Order: sequence, then C-alpha cells, then structure tokens
Amino acid sequence: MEIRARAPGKIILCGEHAVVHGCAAVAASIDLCTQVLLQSSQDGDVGLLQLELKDLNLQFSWSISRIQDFLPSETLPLSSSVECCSSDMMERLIALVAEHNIPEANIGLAVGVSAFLWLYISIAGFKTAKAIVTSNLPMGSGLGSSASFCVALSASLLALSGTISSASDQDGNLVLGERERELVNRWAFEGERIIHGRPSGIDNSVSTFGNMIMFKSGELTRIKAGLPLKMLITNTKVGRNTKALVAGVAERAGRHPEAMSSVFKAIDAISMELSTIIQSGASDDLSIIEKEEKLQELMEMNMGLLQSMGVSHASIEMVLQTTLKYKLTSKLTGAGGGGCVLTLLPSLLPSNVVEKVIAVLESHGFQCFIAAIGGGGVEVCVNHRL
Ligand SMILES: Nc1ncnc2c1ncn2[C@@H]1O[C@H](COP(=O)(O)OP(=O)(O)O)[C@@H](O)[C@H]1O
Ligand SMILES: C[C@@](O)(CCOP(=O)(O)O)CC(=O)O
Ligand SMILES: [Mg+2]
Repeated sequence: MEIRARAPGKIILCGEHAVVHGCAAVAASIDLCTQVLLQSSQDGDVGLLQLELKDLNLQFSWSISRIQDFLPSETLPLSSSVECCSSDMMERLIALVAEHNIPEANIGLAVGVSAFLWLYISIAGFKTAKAIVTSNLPMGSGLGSSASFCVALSASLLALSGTISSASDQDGNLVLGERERELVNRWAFEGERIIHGRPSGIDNSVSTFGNMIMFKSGELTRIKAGLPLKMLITNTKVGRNTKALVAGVAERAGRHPEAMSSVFKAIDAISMELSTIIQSGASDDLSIIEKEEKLQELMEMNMGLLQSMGVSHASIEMVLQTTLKYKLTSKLTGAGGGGCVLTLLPSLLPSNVVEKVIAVLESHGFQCFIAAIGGGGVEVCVNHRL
C-alpha cells in the first residue's frame, strides 16, 4: 500500500502569539506544502521504520524491535483516541532520535523527528513502513512548516491504520468528512505540541481545513473573504525557533501581567475588526481602497504590539522600513524573531512598484515571493495496489 498526503502552510494575518493566550487570530492557507509518501511493507526492509527527509538528504531508520524495547507498548496504537505525549515518553523518544547523528546545522530537526516517531507509533503501531517527506515551505520561518508536517503525517498514518477510509474522488483523493479532518487535526496538534511546546492550534487547524479561518480559544470559525487579498512574503532567512519565542512571550506576560493582558486584548480587537473587513462583500459602503487602507492600519497596529512583546528582529525592522518607503505596510507573520514578513499589496498598486520593492528587499539578501492565499486543506490519496 502507498499513501500520499499533502498539507499546506499558512500565513497569520493578525494575532500570532496573542492566540496562544486565548485571543482571536486570523490565518489563511498558502500554496506551499509538505508532502508525505508512506510506503508500507518494503521488500527487504521488514522490521524497519524508516524516515527520509528528502530536501535535507537525511535518512533515519529504527528496527521495530528496538522501538518496542524502548517504548512502553501497553496502550499503543491509539489511532482514534487521541492522547498527548507524556514527559516520560518524550524523554524516550528523544533518546531514540539521539541514536542518529543529526548535523549541528539541522539540530532543530530532533523535535520534528520525535514528533514523527510519536505520531507513527501512536497511530500506526509497530508496522514496517517508510515515510518520505518533501516540502517547499522554508523550515522555521513562520509559514507553519511544523504544522503542515504534522498534518500531512497524521493524515497519511490515519489512512494507513484504516482509521480514515472515505471514498475517493476522481483524482483519487479521499473525500474527508468533517469528523475525519477533526481527527487528523487533533493528532497534528499533539505533534505540534512536541515541536512548539505550547501551540495555540491555529497552524494545524488552517493546514487541515484550508481557506481562511478565525481562531480563538481552540474554536475555529471559517472566513469567506469578500476582498481579494494580495500579500508579498519576504523571508528574512534569519532562523528562529517558535518554541523559544512563544516561551519568551509567556515569560514577559508573567513579569508584566496587566500590561501584557492589555496588549493581548488590543490584538483580539484588531483581529475581530480585520476579519469583519475581509469578509465584507463588494456591496458594502466602503470602497476596496478604503478597506485596504483600514487593513494596512490594523496590520501596522498589530506589528507595533508584536514589537512590544519582544518578537521583532533587526531583519524584520529592515523589511518594515524598506516597504514603508514605498508607502506599503508590513507585519511579521508567525512567531517572529526573523522568519517571514507580510506586505499588503493594494489592488491599484502599479506592478513596477512591486518589482522595485522586491529588488531592494532582495538586494539586502532577503527572498521575496507572492503566494496564493486560501486554497484547500489536507489531501490524502491511497493506492492499495502497491
Ligand atoms: N519537513 C520536515 N521534516 C522534519 N521536521 C520538520 C519538517 N518541517 C518542520 N519540521 C520541524 O518543525 C521545526 C520548525 O517549526 P517552527 O519553529 O514552528 O517553525 P515554522 O512552523 O514556522 O516553520 C523544525 O525545526 C523541525 O523540527
Ligand atoms: C506564534 C504562534 O502564534 C504561531 C507560530 O507559527 P510558526 O510556527 O512560526 O509558523 C504560535 C501558535 O499559535 O501556536
Ligand atoms: Mg511552527
């Protein structure tokens, strides 16, 4: 049997970090994704669990009996009853991963590989298989590579275990119902927990369900954009780690509870207003230009509040200043501390201005692209004949 799953990355239009503290945030899927190819029963590889991270040219392999010796197996696999990874289990997973020498430059991968092992064993049990992962999402840049990795893995493993077994459409993709997507999402959240420490759940939700969502206290509301949105994404290429940044914000909130709670509350109000504007249709009293101006103002306010949380970075400030010279508004997206920055491209902006701003940003060593926003969520395709 061969299973393919693909899950999109995301941009957060408003509300990152505050969403971890129960406030509203707005996110949309983008057309960059992580793909997992899961091959069960490889000839000659019986008794092995293999993980190949193709883009990084890294391979991991464990004998199933070694994993069984290492992990308490009484309750596994769990597949339809989602459970979180205990701290004892986490320590064992880290020890299993540490048996492989991960290059120092990729050391952040250790938690991703631990999440793989946890999801694999919890959902599929001790089966022989090989997972080949590819992604065109920059890793650790704020575009939700961790969530799309966990969503694609969870979906493929739930299909392998037979827990999700819907009919296929004409392209061979499983037609996933709401409950099946919900199960994928819950497992992916447990994977995100291993990578992020304290995720809000917004990234795995938008990767699972796609399109545009508002997310608050674990509740997802779908948003139908009535306004065409075009965003330039600038990757500063400054590496950072979501777990550390989220923990830093929590520590600041611990030191200044009243002030930080006001910051979070302001962001909540900004997210609500932003989602109302995005959803308003063409028949609304305000013209598209007026709506875009409001969005720019809200993005600017959100960025100011993110600065007050301590998650900006010199590279992000450089993008803000550069785009401001062209009267364009930008804000960081994701956890900040480097990573990616969004710039709203208003509908009447001449294309030569976009070209000029991209040229200046790229001359600083940044990488710019325009991603399509709001495509579908996770897709799974099962081939029983292989
Ligand atoms: N394709 C992948 N293979 C293995 N691990 C991955 C992959 N994509 C993401 N990860 C894990 O997620 C981490 C990056 O997640 P994070 O810091 O949340 O940034 P982001 O989600 O914005 O890309 C990586 O260090 C790695 O542990
Ligand atoms: C900072 C946060 O709001 C988003 C993190 O996104 P990313 O991992 O940087 O793509 C954390 C979360 O919501 O779990
Ligand atoms: Mg992440």
